[in-house]
Parts: sequence; structure tokens; C-alpha cells
Amino acid sequence: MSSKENHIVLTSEDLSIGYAKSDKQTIIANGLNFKLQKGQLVGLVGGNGIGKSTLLRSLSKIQPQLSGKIYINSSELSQLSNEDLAKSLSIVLTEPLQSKHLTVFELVALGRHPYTNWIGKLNDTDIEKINEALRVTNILDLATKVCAELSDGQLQKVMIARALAQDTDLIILDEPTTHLDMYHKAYILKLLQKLAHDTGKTILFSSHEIDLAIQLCDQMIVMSKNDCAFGSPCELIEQGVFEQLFPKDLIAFNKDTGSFKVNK
Ligand SMILES: Nc1ncnc2c1ncn2[C@@H]1O[C@H](COP(=O)(O)OP(=O)(O)OP(=O)(O)O)[C@@H](O)[C@H]1O
Repeated sequence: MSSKENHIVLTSEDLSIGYAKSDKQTIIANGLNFKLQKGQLVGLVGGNGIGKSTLLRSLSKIQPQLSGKIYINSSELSQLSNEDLAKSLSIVLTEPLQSKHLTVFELVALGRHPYTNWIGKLNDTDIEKINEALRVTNILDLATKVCAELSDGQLQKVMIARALAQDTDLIILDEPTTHLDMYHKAYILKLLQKLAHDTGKTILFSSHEIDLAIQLCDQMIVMSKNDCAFGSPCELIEQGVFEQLFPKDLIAFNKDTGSFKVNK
């Protein structure tokens, strides 16, 4: 294994994802091949219903893949125990938060569950990790606030802090910028970029903010009907990948600006 290979945190090898019900298999996407490196921000984009959530759920063992292999570091995902998985991967989904009655500190503390005993007693290291997660996401001042009283933007930062407190090599987020205004969409994605680069964690997120992802990501996974492209935003622009994403009647991708524009 080369030294570069040592820094691969997630590998998808000839992966096929979808849904299996009794004798019927629905393939959502197949032939998915990519390797995510340590310390990189990776954006997953594609049109509505193309399979982004299905892919993220498969990569985090919430649903089984149809075929192919997924490795986290050098371990095959299907072989990882739930405990080892929780120490390798944290996930932030779009589902509404069930524990809104908790304070911000208590919610972020839930990220320490793979390390605490069954009653969830926090030791000094746990408290240090929680405070560090609150600090780097700029929410120390919200620590005692009840989650139900937070704005969507604040809550998103809390969810990211919880994932950071879990202290895993890989963080996966499904549409972390939903419901946020333009400023906060850019704020959250810039924060994810900084966290990936400063902490060395690999952060994979899905988003419909393609323009922002092009500006901020180190690598992107672009899912379209017949293909799944993987590379740096520049490489993907050069390959004309974004032009293929949507029907051309309404919007067109401008290679020079790296953004979409409505046809007048
Ligand atoms: N539980 C399920 N059983 C069967 N098919 C499903 C299930 N969940 C989703 N699908 C189908 O899988 C396909 C991909 O859905 P998915 O939610 O992964 O797309 P997406 O890219 O995340 O979409 P969006 O951007 O709209 O959130 C869709 O055709 C959807 O109807």
C-alpha cells in the first residue's frame, strides 16, 4: 500500500445501491467508484431523486448495499460492529430532531455515546471533546440554551458539533444547508471546509448548492441518470460533467464562472 493509499478514509468499489423487496430489486445507481482522502471536504450533488440520500445511507450502513464493497479505512463496512462503526463514522441526517428538550451541551454530549458507559457518564476527556466541538463551531455561548429555542442555522451548527464530539475520521451530512438563507448556507459549508482542513477529518455532504460546492469542495461526487463522476471541481468542469446534470431548456452551466444561469 502506498503512503497516499494510507490516507484513504472511505472507499467505494463497484458499488450498487438501491432497494430490495422479496424477489424485486430496484437499482438506484451502480458502478460507483471513489476514494475519499483524509482531511478533504467532499460534496455529493445531483438532481432530486437521483439517489444521494440512498448513497449516504448505504455508506453509513443504515441500509445495505445491493452489491460491491465499501471500506472505512481498511475495514469492510459490513464487517464493522456497531460500536466500531460509531467510532469511525458520524452522521447528520435531515430528520427532525427528536431531542429538542435537551440543552445544546447535552445534545452535543450525545456524540460521546461510543465512549461513555451505559448511563452515559462523562469523564474529563468527554467534557474536553464536547467543549472543543462547541468552540470550533462557534456555539460556546449557546451551551445552556434548549435546542427547541434555536434557529435552523444554530441547530445545524449544534448537529455538526455533535458529530465532531463523536471524534470519528469520517463525518457524513445529508443536506446540511436545507432551510438556511444564502449567508448561512455559505457559512455552514465554509465551516465544514475549515473543519476538514484544520482537523484532518473527511467530511462528505450532499447538497443542492452546486455553485457553493464547486467553490468550496476538494472533491465532488456528481450523480446523474447514467453516470456518477468523481473528481476535483476543476476536473469535473473540464470534463463537462455539470452540463449533463439538468435538461437544458431552463438553466445552463457556465464553465467560466462555474455556476448555473437561467436561460432568458
Ligand atoms: N425506502 C425506499 N424504498 C424504495 N425506493 C425508495 C426508498 N427511498 C427512496 N426511494 C427511491 O430512491 C430514489 C432515490 O431517492 P433519494 O432520496 O436517495 O434521492 P435524493 O437524490 O436524495 O433526492 P432529493 O435530492 O430529492 O432529496 C427515488 O426514486 C426514491 O423514490
